[in-house]
Amino acid sequence: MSKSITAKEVKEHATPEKGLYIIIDGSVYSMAEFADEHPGGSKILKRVGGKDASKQFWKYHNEGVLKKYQPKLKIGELKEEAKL
Ligand code: HEM
Repeated sequence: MSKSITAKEVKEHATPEKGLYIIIDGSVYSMAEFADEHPGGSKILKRVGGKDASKQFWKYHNEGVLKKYQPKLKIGELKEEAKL
């Protein structure tokens, strides 16, 4: 089973030093290792560190990109939390 990660944890890992976590469609990715290799640049990834970047991701990539990199970059699933 995939690790369950809270939105708070994602926020706490917003910088490359802390793992540069981002959310895409409910999955959490650690972009720290990949940021310098990212064809779109590291700057744009740092801007979405700690956040849900689904909208930005789908603007520039297709499903194939996600499938290819998922095994390397995905670290878990965003934990569903009750919205009070
Ligand atoms: C799991 C996360 C991501 C992976 C694996 C990834 C991977 C890639 C790859 C492989 C490319 C080269 C083009 C292609 O093959 O389609 C690319 C381009 C690009 N990416 Fe990402 N990316 C990720 C997240 C993001 C996010 C969150 C943003 C925006 C905030 C972003 C912005 C861009 C941009 C602007 C380009 C250049 C597009 C162009 O020149 O046409 N990427 N990315």
